[in-house]
Amino acid sequence: MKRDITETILEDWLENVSSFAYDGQVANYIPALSKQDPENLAVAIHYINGERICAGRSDVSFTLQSISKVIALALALMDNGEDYVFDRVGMEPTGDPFHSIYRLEQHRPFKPLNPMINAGALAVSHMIHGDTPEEKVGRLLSFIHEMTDDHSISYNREVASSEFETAFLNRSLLFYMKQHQIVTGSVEETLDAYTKQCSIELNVKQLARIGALFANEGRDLESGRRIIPKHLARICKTFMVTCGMYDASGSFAIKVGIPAKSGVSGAVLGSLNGFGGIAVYGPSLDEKGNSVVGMRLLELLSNRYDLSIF
Ligand SMILES: NC(=O)CC[C@H](N)C(=O)O
Repeated sequence: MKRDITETILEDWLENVSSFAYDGQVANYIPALSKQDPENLAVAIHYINGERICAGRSDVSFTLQSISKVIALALALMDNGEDYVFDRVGMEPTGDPFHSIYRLEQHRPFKPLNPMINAGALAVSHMIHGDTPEEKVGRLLSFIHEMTDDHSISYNREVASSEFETAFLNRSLLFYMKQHQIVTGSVEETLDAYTKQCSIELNVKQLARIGALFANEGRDLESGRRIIPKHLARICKTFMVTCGMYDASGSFAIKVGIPAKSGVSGAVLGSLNGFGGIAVYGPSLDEKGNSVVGMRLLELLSNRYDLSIF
């Protein structure tokens, strides 16, 4: 039974996979991320009935990085509607690394292939309503405050400016998309909003609650109040399955089968309908940019407790 996962089991299993803490490498292309401690391992499960269990360093905060792409997508869809968003960003997985520029040239009519690769996520970030980067990020933070019922969540300024100063590839993607009118206005401002969005900081407990809200079809866990329309929550979870783990999404679907999104900070967010949210953190990444410990732990949990949706 899925609910048989206890805190003691989580602790044991995290301990088991902790030997992989130094397999892989902590991201360093964003200089501030290289300061993360590979031994900061944590996991939390938030069930849709509101119960929560966690293990490891569950109070340690990390930045969302690419996990923010799912949350930003939900907000952009709520702001603009499906037609507007999907006229500008596609729905197909690429099989390429998340920062690849390669497919942008190939796809006709011109648009980034999906909202989980950087090109698509930059376009989505641009679509969030707000006249300034501060306003867009402020609205995204308010949305996260609503989802987590925690108003203390903010973004990490050091990580945001570290990425902003070094994001030459993301700037290139934006200029390319500006040429094709997918984005308009100031590239620097869109990048500013995007890097702040990626630097939103939380811990596994807060993140697991977001997963549980998606699993609860977009309704608040306690009050039942709708925060994300059901069909939009479903779209987000579908993208998690098809594109959430970058170009490892296919093997992850086969081995784990949990709709999930990872970020280069080493965090992974999972969301299972009728079950809840799972968040894992372990900064060492494999060659595709997914948390080594996170992948192992999710695979173990999924196989042992039959969590795959397939
Ligand atoms: N895969 C990721 O987590 C990438 C996010 C990161 N902020 C970037 O744009 O490069």
